This record gives sequence, C-alpha cells and structure tokens, in this order.
Amino acid sequence: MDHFNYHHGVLHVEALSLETLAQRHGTPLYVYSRATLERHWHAFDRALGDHPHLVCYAVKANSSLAVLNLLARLGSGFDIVSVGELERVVRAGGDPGKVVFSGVGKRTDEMRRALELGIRCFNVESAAELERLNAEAGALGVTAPVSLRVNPDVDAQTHPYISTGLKENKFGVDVTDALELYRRAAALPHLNIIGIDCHIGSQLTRLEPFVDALHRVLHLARTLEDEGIRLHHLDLGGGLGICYRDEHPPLPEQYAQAMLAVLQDTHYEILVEPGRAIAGNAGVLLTQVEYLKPTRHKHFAIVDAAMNDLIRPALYSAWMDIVPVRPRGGEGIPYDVVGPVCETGDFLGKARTLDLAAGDLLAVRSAGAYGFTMSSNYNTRPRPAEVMVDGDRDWLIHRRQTLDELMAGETLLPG
Ligand SMILES: Cc1ncc(COP(=O)(O)O)c(C=O)c1O
Ligand SMILES: N[C@@H](CCCC[NH3+])C(=O)O
Repeated sequence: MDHFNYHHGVLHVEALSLETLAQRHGTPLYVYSRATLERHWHAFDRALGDHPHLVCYAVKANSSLAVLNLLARLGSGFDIVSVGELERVVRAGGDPGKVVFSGVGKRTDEMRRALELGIRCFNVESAAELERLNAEAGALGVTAPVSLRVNPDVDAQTHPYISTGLKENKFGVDVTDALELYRRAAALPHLNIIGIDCHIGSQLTRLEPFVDALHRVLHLARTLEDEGIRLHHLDLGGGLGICYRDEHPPLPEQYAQAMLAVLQDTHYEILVEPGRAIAGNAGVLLTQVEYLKPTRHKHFAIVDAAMNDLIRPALYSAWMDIVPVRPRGGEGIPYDVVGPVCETGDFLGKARTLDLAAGDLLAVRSAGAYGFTMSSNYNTRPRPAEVMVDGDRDWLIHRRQTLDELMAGETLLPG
C-alpha cells in the first residue's frame, strides 16, 4: 500500500495533508512515513525467512535518530561508516552487537570506540587496515571480529559514481588477493575471522550483478573452508534500487529468493545492508514556489529548497519526481525547478510540465534516502526540518536549524 496519495485533490502522507504539514512546520521540509519505513524493513526481514539473517540498515541513507530508533525497535542491525554513525545508532537505542562497520578509512579512534562497544563485525577494506585493527584490538586486550570486504569485479550497471565493485574502484580488496589476506588475518593474534563482505554499488535495478557477486563470494568462502578458515556469515551489502521514474528494480522478495537460490543449504548467516530500498520511497522533500520567472528561453520555477537540501539532481543528474501538492488541473508548461543557490547546477528538476502559481507547494518524491544526510549549509542556508508522519499524527523529529546553530563553534580572531 502506498502511503503517499491524493485525497480530495491534496497530496497526503499517510492521513496527513502536506498543506497542513507545511503550515505547521514551514518549508523546505523533509516528511517521512513511518508505515512505509517499517514495511520496507519487514519486506527484507520476511523475504529472508527462516534462513539465519540480519538486516543491517545502511545508516548513511537516512540517519535521523527517530528513523534509527524505529528500525532498532524492529530488531534491525545497522551498517555504519563512521564513529558518528555509531554514536547515532547507540543514542537511537540500537544494539552495538548488531552493527557492522564498513568504510575504507577507519581511524584508530573509530576502531577503538567500536571495539569498546563490542560491534558485530569490522568490514576490513585493506591490508593496512587489518594490521591497524589487530594492533588496536591488542592494545585494548580484546579480539576484533573481522570480515574482508572483497571487490568481486562485477559491473553493477549503475551510475559510475555509485558503482563500487569494479577493480578500479577504491573499495574492498581484489577478490584474487583476498585469499592471501585471509591467511594473513588468520595469523594475527587479535583478530577473529567471521565472514566475507561484499557491496557492489547502489541503485541496482537488475539481479544479475548481485548473483554474479555472490557466486564469487561463495567460491572464496569454500576455498577458505578448505584451508580451515571457517566463516560464520556472508554480508551481501546493500544496493537494491528503487523506482524514481520508470525503473523496475526487483522487489526485496525477488532479491532474497535469488540470493537464497545460490546459497541453497549452506550454513552461513546472511547479512544485508539495504539503505535506499528502505528509506528512499518513505520520504518527500516539501518545498514552496517563491517566484515564477519566465525568460526568453525557458520558464523557471524558483523554489525554497535547493541543492544544499537535496544534492542528488546536481551531483548525479538524478531524476526525481516533482509533483504539485494541490494540482491546479491545467495542462501546464515546462519548468526548470531551481533553488536560490548561486550555482547553475542548482536544480531539482528540468523541463517538468507543471501548472504553477507562486506560493504553490511541490513535493520532490523518493527523497527519504540520501536527501537530508547529504545536505549542507552552502550559501549559509540552515538545514531543513524533518517530520515523521504516523497515521494522522506528525512528529517534528528534527527542528529546522537556526542561524545561531549554523554559526555555533565559529570564532573571530582576537584584536
Ligand atoms: C558498504 C555499503 N553498504 C550499504 C550501502 C547502502 O547502499 P544502498 O543505499 O544502495 O542500499 C552502501 C552505499 O552504497 C555501502 O557503501
Ligand atoms: N548517495 C548516493 C548513493 C551512494 C551510496 C553510498 N554508498 C545517492 O544518492 O544515490
């Protein structure tokens, strides 16, 4: 069931109209649907069925404490890439014992904190990181649980900026070098090898790359077992795409079935790290038209949200749907929907056929993932507010940043 629907001509999130939410909280405003977030998490959890598994939501997609808290209450694990994300998980009531730590550049202080909290697994991405983790674990008198993130060299067939599993990418260790590195890890006294990790990219819309990668991971797992290195889990990463426009990505059920078909009766626990597929279509960015500006060449709709609030269109030329909150019913004309930021690249959408007047509200759909988390203060624009809708109730889960907060921590030079 879709929780973003028109009722009486006005776009609603669950049972609340976006007009009401704009009046209550102002714009630009991120609005999330609790029911959608929970449904998406359950879709992965249910799809993996009786096979031992853990859904580790990728915190980077949407790291609001309220979002993490809702997922923690469902029993979610979490995939993190920084100590900041780890602290968020802890403050949101998440279980550190269900946290996996990915990323190519883990600092020693980040490793230490994660070791103190007893996270589930470090997804190690290089030989140097392996040595550092061993040393830090030794210094703390503990053993670090470890997977190596292998780079299986499969083409994820997605945007080059978000493809991570090719041998020219910075991520993971080449699958052909992984065996040697596992042997090294097995010889280090303060590491405990428990798995293999693999994440090949984001916004994947086909199953084949996932299946190819899993075959390679499974081959490595069997080779390791032959050498007496016994693994407990396989972490398949995240990356399942969503529909922004006309894509038809596999459903979590189809994805899980394809993975389980390859795994058959292996004993490995399966970890998955979905981010976008859980949060993306659970949120919209609500914005108001400030001005309509016809020029000799085209029509601009200048709105109060900008690339600093939602950078995906500017960064990846990503197409995101922009819909009127209260459609006027006219045929419309093509508009470039742009923000107030001083960059030509500051657009949310180009050549969108809309029937608009100044003051109208627009919703940018599919903005629940990599929206707020990638926002910035560019042009000294405070970060937008975030609201969670639950049925006919709304919660301001993150108030709009004030200019004082934005400038907090800055000082003038003396004299
Ligand atoms: C290691 C890792 N896991 C999980 C994710 C989540 O990816 P997605 O949001 O595409 O599911 C990412 C981001 O691509 C990632 O880098
Ligand atoms: N931030 C990207 C995806 C990168 C995923 C991070 N590993 C997006 O908006 O599509």
